[in-house]
Amino acid sequence: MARKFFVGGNWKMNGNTALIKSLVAETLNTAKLDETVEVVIAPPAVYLEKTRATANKNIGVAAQNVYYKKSGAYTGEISPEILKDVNVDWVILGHSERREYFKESNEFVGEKTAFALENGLKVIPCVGEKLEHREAGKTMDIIFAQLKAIADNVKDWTNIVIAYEPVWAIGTGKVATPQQAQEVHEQIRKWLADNVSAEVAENTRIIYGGSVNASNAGELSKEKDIDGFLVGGASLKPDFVNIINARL
Ligand SMILES: O=C(CO)COP(=O)(O)O
Repeated sequence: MARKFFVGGNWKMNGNTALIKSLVAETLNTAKLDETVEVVIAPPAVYLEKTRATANKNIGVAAQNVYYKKSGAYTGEISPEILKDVNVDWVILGHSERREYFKESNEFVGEKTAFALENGLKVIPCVGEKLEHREAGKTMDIIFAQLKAIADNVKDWTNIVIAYEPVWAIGTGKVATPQQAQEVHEQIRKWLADNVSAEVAENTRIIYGGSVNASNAGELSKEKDIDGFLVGGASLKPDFVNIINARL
């Protein structure tokens, strides 16, 4: 089975109603988008409903986080059920910014991933090393520990898209070279084959994130284990269309 190329736009804590109009209604909805690409955009939580109502049906919408309880006294949190109630069917989990600023552990990310999947969401769990890990030769140890916490909790991998985001490449303009990214993606796929199953390794999309833009997306997309991108800064601009269409 060929893996469908995936391009996600993570707006992080950016955007407003004006951006939903200019970027979603006037740009993404009207542009000719590569039909072989699955496109998902992730605005801040309060804009999910409006984004979902605005975007064409072929564009998916993702939350940037979700909690692992069905409902209850968890002030400030959002459940999978609430997301589904507003027709949001994707969620990004374990982004490095959440791991860093909100102290999310590997285990917490693994448990939230499993709960979100079991409650009907599709999940983009993020993994990735910091510069100090890479320089110490620990890149894959860090990533395998992050993957293991996911694999320990998840039973069905059908609705997972793994995002590899080296922390040193996020928002820095320092993109991983296609070879650096490919090398990690290949090892993630091998880890899945060895620790989950050959089928999951073959079918799971592994996308790259970290300073992706319209100029570097084409080269990165040629690598055999790079199945798409998770784009931050450049997903807030009309150039996002050119990233989606980078393989045309
Ligand atoms: O963190 C990212 C996407 O989740 C990447 O961000 P940038 O594309 O801004 O580097």
